[in-house]
This record gives sequence, C-alpha cells and structure tokens, in this order.
Amino acid sequence: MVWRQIHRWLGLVAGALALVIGITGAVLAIDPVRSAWQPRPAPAELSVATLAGRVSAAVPGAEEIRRLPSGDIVVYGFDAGQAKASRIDPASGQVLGDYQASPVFRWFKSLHRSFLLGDAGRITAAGVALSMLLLSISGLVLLQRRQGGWRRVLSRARGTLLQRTHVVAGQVAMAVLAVSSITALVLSAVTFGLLTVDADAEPNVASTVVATASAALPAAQLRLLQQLQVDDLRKLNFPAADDPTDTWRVTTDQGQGWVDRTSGQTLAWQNASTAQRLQDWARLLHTGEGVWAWAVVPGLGAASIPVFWVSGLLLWLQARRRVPRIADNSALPQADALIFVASENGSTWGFAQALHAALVRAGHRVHTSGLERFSARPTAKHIFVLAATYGDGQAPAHAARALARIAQQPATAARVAVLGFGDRQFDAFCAYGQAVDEALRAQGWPQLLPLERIHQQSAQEFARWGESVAQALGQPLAIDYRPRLPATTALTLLSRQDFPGAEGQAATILRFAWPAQRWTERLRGRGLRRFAAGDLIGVLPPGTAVPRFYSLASGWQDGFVEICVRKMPGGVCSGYLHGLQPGGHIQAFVRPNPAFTIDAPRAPVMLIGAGTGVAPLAGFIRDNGRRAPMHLYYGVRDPGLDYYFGPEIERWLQERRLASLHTTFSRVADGGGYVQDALRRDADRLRTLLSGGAVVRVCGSRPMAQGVAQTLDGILASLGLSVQQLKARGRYAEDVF
Ligand SMILES: Cc1cc2nc3c(=O)[nH]c(=O)nc-3n(C[C@H](O)[C@H](O)[C@H](O)COP(=O)(O)O)c2cc1C
Repeated sequence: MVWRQIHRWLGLVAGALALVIGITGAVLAIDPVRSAWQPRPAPAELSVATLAGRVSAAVPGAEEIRRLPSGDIVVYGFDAGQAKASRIDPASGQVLGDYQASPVFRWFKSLHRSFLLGDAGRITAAGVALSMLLLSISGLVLLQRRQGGWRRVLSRARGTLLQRTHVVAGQVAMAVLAVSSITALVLSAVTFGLLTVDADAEPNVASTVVATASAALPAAQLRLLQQLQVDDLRKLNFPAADDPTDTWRVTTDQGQGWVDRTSGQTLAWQNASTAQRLQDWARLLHTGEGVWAWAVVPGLGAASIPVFWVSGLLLWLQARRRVPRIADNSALPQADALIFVASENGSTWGFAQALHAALVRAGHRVHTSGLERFSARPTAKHIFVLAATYGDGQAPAHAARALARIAQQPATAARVAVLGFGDRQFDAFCAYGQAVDEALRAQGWPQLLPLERIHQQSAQEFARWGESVAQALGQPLAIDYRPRLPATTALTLLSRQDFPGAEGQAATILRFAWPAQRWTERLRGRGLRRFAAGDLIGVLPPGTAVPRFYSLASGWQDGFVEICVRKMPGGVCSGYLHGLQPGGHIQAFVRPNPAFTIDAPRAPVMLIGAGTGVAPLAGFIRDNGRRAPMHLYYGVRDPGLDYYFGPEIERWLQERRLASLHTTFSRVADGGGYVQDALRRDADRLRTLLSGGAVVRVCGSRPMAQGVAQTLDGILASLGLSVQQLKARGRYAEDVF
C-alpha cells in the first residue's frame, strides 16, 4: 500500500512541475514532425566529400558543415568578418538563406529542460524525471492491483468517468512516460558529467601532418570523406586557413575521423564510445528528432501528463470529500470514547457517524477519526474500530499503515470492539477487520465485544451490533443509522415485459433508458456511473431512505438499464416497481459488484441460475460479443409462466453468444427437475470444463445456490477439486438473494 502513498504525494507535488514539462514536451514534439513534412532536397546517396566540395565552392569562408536532425544542412563560417550560418541545398551547394533556430522553440526547449532557471532548473527537471519514473512504476503496481492481476493490466477499466480517464491514460501512456523519464535521466547524466560521452582522449594528429609546401587537396578528393555518406554526417570541420597543421575533422553517427589536408591521408579514426551511443539512443527516443513517426509517441505521452495530473488531483479531492464532517467531535485527549474508521468508498463513515451521534446523546465525549491515526490516551474508556475490507482482504488505502501503528501502541485499559465491513462474495470476507482485531488482541487491549462482521452494509446487522454495544456499556443507545447513499439519477421506464410467474409470484423485466448525461457531470462523479451486467442497481422507492438492490441484466454499452423484478408479498420496492408504467421514473444508483461481474472472459464460463436469478447471467450472454464459450444451466418452474428472457436466450444461442443451454422445468412433468439435476446429468462434461479452467457464476435464491454448490462438490470430488477451492482462486462467485 506504500505504492499508493508514493503515487499520490509524488503525483501531487512533482506532478505540478511535470505539467510544465508535459506541455512544453508536447509543443517540442511538433518540430520534428513539422520538419519531416518540409521538402528535403538531399539526394539519397551523397558523399560527404561531394557535399564539402560544393560547399567550398559556394560558401567562401566556410568553417563547419552540420547536418541537423531534421536533415537540414547548415554551414557556419565568416563572411566579411561576420559570423554567419546559412542553409544549403546539398544537391547544388547553393545557399538557400540564413539559418536561425526558431526563438520560440528555443524558449520552449529551455523551459522544458531547465524551467528557464539554469543549472538549478536542470537539477529540478532531472528530479521531475525521476519522479515520473517512480510514478510510472507505482502507477503500474496500482493498476495491476485495481484490474485484478498483471494479466489484466490492459483489460477494460471500470469505475467513474474520472477513474477511467486516469486508468486509461495510464494504460495508454505509462510505458511511454517511463521511456521518456529514463531517457531524460540519461541526458541529464550527460549534462552533469555523470556520464562521460567522450571517453577516449583525442589523438594528437597535428604532429603527423606532412610539412610540405604543396597545396591542400580539394575536399572532393579526400578518401575518408568520399566513403562517408551525408545521411550519417553530424558535422565536418574545415581546417583553419591560417594554421598549416590543422586537419579536417569529420563526425558521424559511428565516430570521428581526422584527415590530413595536404596528403588526404586519414590520420586517425575513433569509434563512437558506448556512452555516446547510449546518449544518441536516449536523445532519439526522447525527442524523436529525425524520426518523426516516433516523435509523435513521446509527444502524445507528454500531452497525457496534464490529463494525469488533473484527473489525479480531482480523484484525490473526491476521496477527501468522502470523509464527512463529524458534529461534536471531541479532541482525542478529552474523549472517553474513540471511534476509528477504515473506509475506501465512504459508506463505513456513515455507520461511524451514527454511532458517534448515539454515544454523544448517551453523554459520552467522542472522538472519531481515520484508523491511520489510531491512538489512545488514558482518558479513553471505549474504543470502536469500524473497518471495511478491500482488494483481496486488504486495508482501504488511507489505513494502509494502521496495522503497523497499532503494533507500536502499548495497550491501555480502554476496552475495544472491532466491527468489520465486507461482502460474503469475497473469500476474504472482512479479512481486514479480522486482522485489526487480531493486532489489537496481540497488543493486549481488553475486549469490549468480540469481532462482528457486516455483510453488504446491512442496516439490520448494524442495529443488532448496536444493541450488543448498549448491553456491553450498560446503557441504552439509540443508534439512528441512515445509509449514506450515493446521489441518485432519474431513470425513465422504456418498456416492461410481464410474466405471471409460478404460484402467483408475478415478475417483470423492466428496461430503462440510459440517461443523457453531460460529460462534465460524469467527470465530476455525478450521475449514473458506468456498469456491467452483474453489477447492482440500488432503487429508492419514493418516501423511503433504504435502497433495494437488483442485479443488472445489461451493461452500459447496451444503451439501456435492465432488471428483472419478482413481486414479493408486501414488498415495498418490488410493489412500487411493478406499478411503474412506461414513461414513469425511478431514482437509482449503481453499486459495483466486482467479485461477480465477468470482464472479457477467455476461459469457458458456466452460468447457473434459477428464476429471476437468470437476469445477470442473461446480461453476461448478451454482452458476450467475443463469443467466449458460455454454457447456461437455467432452472425454470413452468415455461408458460416464468421463462424469463426465453426468446432472447434462443436468439443468443443462434448468434453463438451462448454455446449451450440446459433448461429444467421443475413444475412440468418430465421437465428435468431442478437445475442441480441438470448439472448431475452433465457431470462428465462439467468435470472436463472445470478441470480445463472454466469459471462459474451462480445466481438465484440462497437455498438454490447451496444446492448447486453441494452438487458441484459431489461432481468435483473425483478431481480433488471443491467449490471452496474454486472460490479461493476467484473462479466461482455467487449472487444470492
Ligand atoms: C473493489 C472491491 C473489493 C472488495 N474486496 C473485499 C474483500 O476482499 N473482502 C470483503 O469482505 N469485502 C470486500 N469488498 C466489499 C467492501 O468491503 C464493502 O462493500 C464495504 O462495506 C465498503 O465500505 P466503504 O464504502 O466504507 O469502503 C470489496 C469491495 C470492492 C468495491
């Protein structure tokens, strides 16, 4: 979890400076691309000797020819005592005009390299490059955690628009930014002399010049220059007219050579050093100079930095807003009751707020804060820890170091109660709450209550725990918990498909329109977040504060929101939804169900469902555009009464979104019994599928899911496998109601 801290703080601090580097880098990338589109007169096979000959004839006083990364040939020299730089047409040696590097680009380059601050700026820029490298590495680690492993790093991102923007920018640009950072560090190392490019001492060539009165040879006759191509040239220095011992000096991509002006002999050749080649590669990869197609890549990488910074900053601000203001929050030294909270998405704070208010009403002085600040003074009599679990049994991000902190705090006489928040879908159900409880026990804190666990933020389970707290404290405690709900969005009913259902339990498939939302709203985390089939939708019936959750039978890409609702006797929400007519609205929000949803499966998928439990499974099949092998075992009572999604399922079979279908009709003679019976009949095939890595999703009533698990355990026993093992490997998940 230390990676998250590194990523956050480095991102916020160094990110602000990286913003300047990113914007200027993107501007600088335009230059190589722009110059690539200008017509180049350079002939393909032109020797340096020919070019030097043409230049000597056309430009009197020439001292140096340079080939710029853009391919331009520039000649430097003196004309009537004035230093001059001219662009040359290599085909003719004709002067095309004066050469001057663009002052605008020079300014951008200087801002990019040193923030216009000289050496201090250069050191800062190198520090930013190092930070960017660490940000790329920490971002990669966080990305694989978020996506559920290294193999899924590039799979589709989930979450709000803002979260996805940050993640997708990472998926696209992280590798490029890492390359840009490493190459920037190499170039900085050269600038600061940490990497010596000219390793070898220059040869002493002047002494070997043949002292003779004969005239200097024309450049075009020099052997070495004849062998070298202009394409490889970096620069050619002419011998000084007033120094007879001076030589020609030519520098190419491969090295440097010295040529006697009179004899034309090659006096010495030095290959480019390894450090020089490293610098060349670093420059090429960093700037793309001379290879415009590559210049676009670091340019876009640089342009992504503002996207990273702004989205990262907004995400950080949103995370901070999730922590509510607690009324009557006493200072730690004065409080007799302490509440510590570990929460990723904020709902646990709602429970803490309710407990806090109830304890205050009961006359306690209460201090509530994040678990990372765990600490107790002698005044504290009772400590409550409310801790959610994330990842795979991990702490929420802000509480990453809390266990280490607890391990350093000597126990006081305060009695402790830990309440874990989690979801039974996860194998590591409330594992973090348990870890906190164990850490406190290990330190010797006395127990107020044994560890309790709350499934899916159940208000009822929390109320029961509140009663235990009241008993343990020996005083009544009126805990008034209202769930902290995400903002709801109005959804309009498009159509409904009614089924009489068996035993008078009518059901309906409701299809709502995907709400029109401005992207600015979505970026601010407002409105309906993206969802996948298998996620949950929370519906708030009018006049109630408690949402009811339904599994989604569609993904956001389907363009509509679909659920299948069975009318429960006396059910407030199901009654309300059954009374809804097309054109009517509901208030709803999406709650992710990451343990159950399936993302771009490759392995075969076994879908097992009964009754309205088929809804999320239908969504998986509908969204199976990749045609992964999906097999549906579907328990229906009577095809005339409750065969939900029947015609669609038949169509999906034809479209090969569904590989095979096994239906059982339990209330029909010879209907095949229950879905478990279909599994038993198919035992051999199931063993083959499951030993070959198939994943399983089960949805329906709790007894049905238990029956399915027992049946599969029986089928898998001969393979030495069990449902529990499949769950532990993330290959088996249930959505039960
Ligand atoms: C991505 C993700 C991972 C989760 N991992 C676990 C887990 O490993 N074990 C568990 O019991 N609950 C897990 N949960 C469920 C949360 O702990 C549970 O919803 C909790 O009430 C959320 O509290 P919060 O809103 O305060 O963060 C996970 C939830 C999400 C969204």
